[in-house]
Amino acid sequence: KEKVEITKEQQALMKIITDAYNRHQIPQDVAKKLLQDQYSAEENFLLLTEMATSQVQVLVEFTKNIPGFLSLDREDQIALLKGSAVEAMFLRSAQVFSRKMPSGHTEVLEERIRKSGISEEFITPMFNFYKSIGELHMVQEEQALLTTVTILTPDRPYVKDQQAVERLQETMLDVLRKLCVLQHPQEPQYFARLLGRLTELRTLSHYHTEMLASWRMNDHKFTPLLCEIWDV
Ligand SMILES: O=C(c1ccccc1)c1ccc(-c2nc3ccccc3n2[C@H](C(=O)NC2CCCCC2)C2CCCCC2)cc1
Repeated sequence: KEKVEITKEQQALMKIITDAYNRHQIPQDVAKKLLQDQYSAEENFLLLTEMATSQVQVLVEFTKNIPGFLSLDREDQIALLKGSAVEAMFLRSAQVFSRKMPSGHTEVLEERIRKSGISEEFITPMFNFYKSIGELHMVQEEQALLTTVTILTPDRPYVKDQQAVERLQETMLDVLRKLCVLQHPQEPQYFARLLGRLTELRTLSHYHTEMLASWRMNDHKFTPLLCEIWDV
């Protein structure tokens, strides 16, 4: 049985990324807000655009802490952020949804999201994704590295130097693979399952423009940043 060992450098890399991931969190907790009150579709949409706008801002700050990211071509950095923002938002939403909450709270949260204004056809795939992320019981290092791997996807539109991004992503994948083996010794397929979620995430994010357009209300207003990122 091969001995898996995380090197000193990989340990340091993981600490930088995890600390940055935890530091760059949205200040206001959307789950708490949703558990407090029931909102109209309009209010929910406004809440979503506020949360998503600040999440994009913290995502930009987070990527500055990914070793090597700032050495990439400037335009490629933008292409990677633009290409991963919706996926990062769904990944963060899944982590918020899967957080341990007092009994009954998750059910209330699920109900509020189901009734938030998002159209029926997207509810099932979205919750299937949230639940499949929850079942993984990721530790925070795995969550931070999974988001980093998502950001460092070489085949995003308009990325020029894909090899440079691939090299960075491989560095992160190697640490994540070892971490999975060490954290889940009884589940040799855990790393493969984790990467399988990224495929599900890409599929879910593929519908993001339809999901936004189909919110049960007219006149969807977006912030300038979201117009940039969400292509709306
Ligand atoms: O349809 C959606 C969409 C949005 C953008 C692009 C494409 C699709 C779309 C996208 C996320 C969620 C979504 N799933 C959630 C799971 C748990 C908790 C909240 C969640 N949310 C929304 C939310 O605020 N997400 C935050 C979470 C932190 C990071 C930034 C985003 C609220 C918004 C108020 C109403 C109820 C759901 C619900 C729906």
